[in-house]
Amino acid sequence: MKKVVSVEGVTKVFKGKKAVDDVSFIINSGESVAILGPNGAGKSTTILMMLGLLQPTTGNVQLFNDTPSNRKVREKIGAMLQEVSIIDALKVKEVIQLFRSYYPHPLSFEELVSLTGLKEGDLKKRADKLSGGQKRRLSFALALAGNPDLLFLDEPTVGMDIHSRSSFWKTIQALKEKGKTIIFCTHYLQEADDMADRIILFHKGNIIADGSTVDIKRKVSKQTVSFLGNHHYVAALKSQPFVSNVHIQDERIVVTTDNTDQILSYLFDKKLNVKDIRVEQGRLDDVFEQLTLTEVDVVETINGAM
Ligand SMILES: Nc1ncnc2c1ncn2[C@@H]1O[C@H](COP(=O)(O)OP(=O)(O)OP(=O)(O)O)[C@@H](O)[C@H]1O
Repeated sequence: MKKVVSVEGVTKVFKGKKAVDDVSFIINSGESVAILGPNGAGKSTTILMMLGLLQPTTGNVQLFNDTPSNRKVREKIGAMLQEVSIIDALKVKEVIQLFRSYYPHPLSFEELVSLTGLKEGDLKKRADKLSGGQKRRLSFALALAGNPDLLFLDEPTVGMDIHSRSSFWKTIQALKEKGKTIIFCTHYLQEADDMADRIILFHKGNIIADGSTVDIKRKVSKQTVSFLGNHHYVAALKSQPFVSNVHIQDERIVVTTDNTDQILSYLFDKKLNVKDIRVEQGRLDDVFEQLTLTEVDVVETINGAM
């Protein structure tokens, strides 16, 4: 695996306060990584440092084994950031052509338009006259202009309608299949669940979890098997060593476990008369909630609920 991003012991201090506190990680070629965390966790600051747009207070960032500001490195990366600052006086078509001219091997104009779903009418508009959603498309086109190997997306789908969001992720999926490395931040956990092979979870400037999406969900969240059946089965199920809890919800028997396969074997071996079996492997929302809720937050939540 080729190392594409290396973040080593990076800290960023703003006005005496640590926004990012001694974080380290490596991202390899072809990975698709979601950087998640609550507001103010340090995600955007980390992305800006990876891009070389912010300098770390201490620590070191390398892209393709070089400094992010190196021209050869910049030619291989594309970024779609939260702030869309586009050269307003130019028409959309002109901005795209200008950006293409910065790169040695740009994507064709037609390909960029088709990948990002910009319409003929949008191309003739001045960039500052675009709607929020159209601006995101243009920003996406500019990120892809140089046919990058490494793509940074900071909350890319904010302001997009459902249709645009789904076609945006289809394009990203296609880029991923071509072997591109994708790093993105999102507050839509479903997007991370659908698109990321790996999750890096930030909280208060620190990384509190880093692993494959599947592992993170498996480790932290509850897995259940639920089914319709005689409620007398509950007692026997509770006594099994691989069962951590059993309860009844909406007439269904819900078994919480570390190993859903064992529950299924048990049901079939014992030939229990059950129907409509559903297996839930845990949701990223639960993981996020469990990992990012600190003691202080818990107190606030309890107080807020009273
Ligand atoms: N330029 C800056 N000057 C001062 N403080 C900053 C600056 N940029 C970020 N911060 C602070 O650093 C912390 C981390 O901010 P950052 O934008 O990286 O968080 P985030 O995880 O991206 O949050 P969000 O999900 O809200 O975008 C916050 O406390 C923020 O107020």
